Amino acid sequence: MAIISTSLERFRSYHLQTLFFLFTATFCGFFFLRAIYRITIHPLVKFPGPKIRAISHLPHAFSGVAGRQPYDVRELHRKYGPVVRICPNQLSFITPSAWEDIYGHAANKKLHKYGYFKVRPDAQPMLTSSGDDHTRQRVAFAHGFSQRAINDQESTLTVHVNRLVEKLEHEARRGQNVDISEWMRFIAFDIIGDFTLNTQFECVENRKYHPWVALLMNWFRAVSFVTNANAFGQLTPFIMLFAPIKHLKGMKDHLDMSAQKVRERLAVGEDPNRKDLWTYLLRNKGDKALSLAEMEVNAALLIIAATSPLSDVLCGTIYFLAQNHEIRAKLRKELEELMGLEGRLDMAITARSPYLDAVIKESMRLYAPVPGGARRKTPQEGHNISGIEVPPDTIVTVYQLAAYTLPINFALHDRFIPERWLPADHPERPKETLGDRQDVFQPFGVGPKNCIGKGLSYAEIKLIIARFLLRFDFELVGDGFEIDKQTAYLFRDRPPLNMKLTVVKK
Ligand code: HEM
Repeated sequence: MAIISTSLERFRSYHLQTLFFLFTATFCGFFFLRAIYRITIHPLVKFPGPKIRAISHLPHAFSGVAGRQPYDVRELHRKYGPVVRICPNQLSFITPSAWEDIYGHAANKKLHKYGYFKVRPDAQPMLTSSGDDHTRQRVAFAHGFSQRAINDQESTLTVHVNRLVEKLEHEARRGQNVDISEWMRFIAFDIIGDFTLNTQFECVENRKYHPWVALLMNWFRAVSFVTNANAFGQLTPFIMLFAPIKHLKGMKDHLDMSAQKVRERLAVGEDPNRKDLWTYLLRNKGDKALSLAEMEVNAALLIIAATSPLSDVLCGTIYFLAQNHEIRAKLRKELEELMGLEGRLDMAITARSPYLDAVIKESMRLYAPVPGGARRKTPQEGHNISGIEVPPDTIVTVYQLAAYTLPINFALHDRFIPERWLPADHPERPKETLGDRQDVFQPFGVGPKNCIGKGLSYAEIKLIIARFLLRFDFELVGDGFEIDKQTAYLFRDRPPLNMKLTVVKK
């Protein structure tokens, strides 16, 4: 009996070993053959890039988790040129024409957004919707972002900017160092909270994040984790075990609180005292109107889409101005001259300053607020991008950080030279920069799904920077803000930007 049982045991263990061996061999064989396929006959073999990236998604995914993706993609472009295979099925382009070919009006009918996830089961916001739904929402919101609507916002914006200047004056007089990174986040949330949700976060007033804002900032980080986890393919479920679930759940709270605020705003109807985003949105009737769920989800998503890039540009611009005293003096002079004529500093004045425009563009070039790229997927018939036939089902992207900071597109690429944005015949335009490929610079995207907040952003950034510059002298304290060492996930993860402020005598 004992002999039979031992033989059975041996047989079972032998069988298990064989099964294990077969399983491992099949598994390894599959990956081996797939790797061979991906570097020999895969439709993307003709595109340059490292073999390891053609074989596996892992290098790109790890780079994403480490917050280094845009920088790593830049190094790939530096080595392999303007088109690189960065993943087995993904290409990155940094050619000017790629913008129109991937995101432009004609391309929009064929290439679909890739990698966005559904925020709410019953309604999608503009940012993640496509087709007719996207067009209807975009049209409905268009008036709320028009120049007229931006002008209507000026008095509200001025109240926020006045408060910022007043609070910073107070900090300056106390002789304390100021973390500009934090203050620019405060003002961005205050302004956008007021604009999209009629809510006073009062971060500037209270010199700290409103709990709602703190929740959102944790969510930004959590959602970057999910985006990167998705890139691990079959390993995604395992990676998701480490997801910061608590912070991901914050989205539900954000959606609920935003929905509540929208309902409160809608109950007021057309506010006779103030024209805001909702004043315009509510004028859409019948087929053109948005459902309640769409309004709620858009309000929630607008805050997310707007605050981070806005505060990055403010922060980046102040950082470069702090490093470049001559440029700062020149900009101040131009603003004072414009102000002198009118005796005031408002959005109309700041819109007329070419040098302010140039300084902000150059800051966005070197410190791109959206350092990665929006992904699109090519259609079944394939698609021509920058004169190259790209096969079907390929993920294509323009990585902004790479496109703006390599010599292939910009001369003296790592230097802060606002004059490169002045007209070609301007006497101060450096001649080395005449060959710059300026049309690759599209921080707000291109085509029917570009940033609806572009005009509003420029107006706000210009006013805030001009007011800050005319009121303060500022010096960097320490070198903790080194741009290339910063991590970048969905948006940038900025460290503190400590400065010493001095109030300029009026
Ligand atoms: C410097 C500030 C900003 C930058 C650099 C920026 C950048 C961008 C980019 C690149 C896109 C395109 C994304 C894609 O193609 O998938 C986008 C879309 C969008 N942005 Fe902005 N953005 C900024 C500020 C704002 C502001 C202030 C708002 C609103 C208050 C806003 C609202 C939106 C919305 C709603 C979309 C989606 C548009 C659509 O799908 O039709 N953004 N933004």
